[in-house]
Amino acid sequence: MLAVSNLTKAYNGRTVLTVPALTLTPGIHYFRGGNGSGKTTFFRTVAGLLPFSGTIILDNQYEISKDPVAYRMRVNYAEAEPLYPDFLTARDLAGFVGKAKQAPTQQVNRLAELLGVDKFWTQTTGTFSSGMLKKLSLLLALLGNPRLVLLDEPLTTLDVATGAKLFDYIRQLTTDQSVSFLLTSHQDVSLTGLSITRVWQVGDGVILPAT
Ligand SMILES: Nc1ncnc2c1ncn2[C@@H]1O[C@H](COP(=O)(O)OP(=O)(O)OP(=O)(O)O)[C@@H](O)[C@H]1O
Repeated sequence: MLAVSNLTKAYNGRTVLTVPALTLTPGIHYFRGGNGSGKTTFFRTVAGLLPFSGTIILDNQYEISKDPVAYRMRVNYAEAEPLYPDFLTARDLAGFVGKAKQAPTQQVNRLAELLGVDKFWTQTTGTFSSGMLKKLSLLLALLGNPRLVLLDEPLTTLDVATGAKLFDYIRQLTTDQSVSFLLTSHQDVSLTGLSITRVWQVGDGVILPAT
């Protein structure tokens, strides 16, 4: 599903992540590691948000640098700590991202209802609690027809009832539509009830299969 090779990511000349070769099979992959180990850097790089050196190919077809538009249409990402321009509403952002991701008709409304974002649909994000921001970011990451969705700390600040709905929906997407997911969490990932395809350990600037 995702093939990473010769990846090096540096900030201001300091290399924080080196991934010589990593192949992720379809399914749900859990990346764990301590603070500052490189999980968010890896996710943001795979999401196409950070410059890096190396190659990332989705589904043997879409190379992140050569086919950036086709790649990004298929890879969605929810930040660990989402931040949006504070004058925009949930409806503004969902409308904008839904259009960019060519979201099917009614998908935005269905997801807003599922995640409870409909309850603060026309409120500006500057007035949101951290859980409301999290719900909105998860909604945005599920729009369109992604092949791969990266969820950085989806459990943080999310209420238990919404978490259960989210993880049911993820289970449905993986089984019915073969969508793959990459997750990070400092919390017990078994709380999601998802069957994890593979666990990866991020540390010392490298990513290795967890033992
Ligand atoms: N914008 C940045 N500029 C410079 N260094 C950065 C930047 N972002 C992250 N780093 C560094 O990269 C390394 C990895 O950070 P990253 O945010 O990827 O870790 P993480 O595993 O997601 O941590 P956490 O679990 O605390 O969220 C850290 O040493 C951090 O200081």
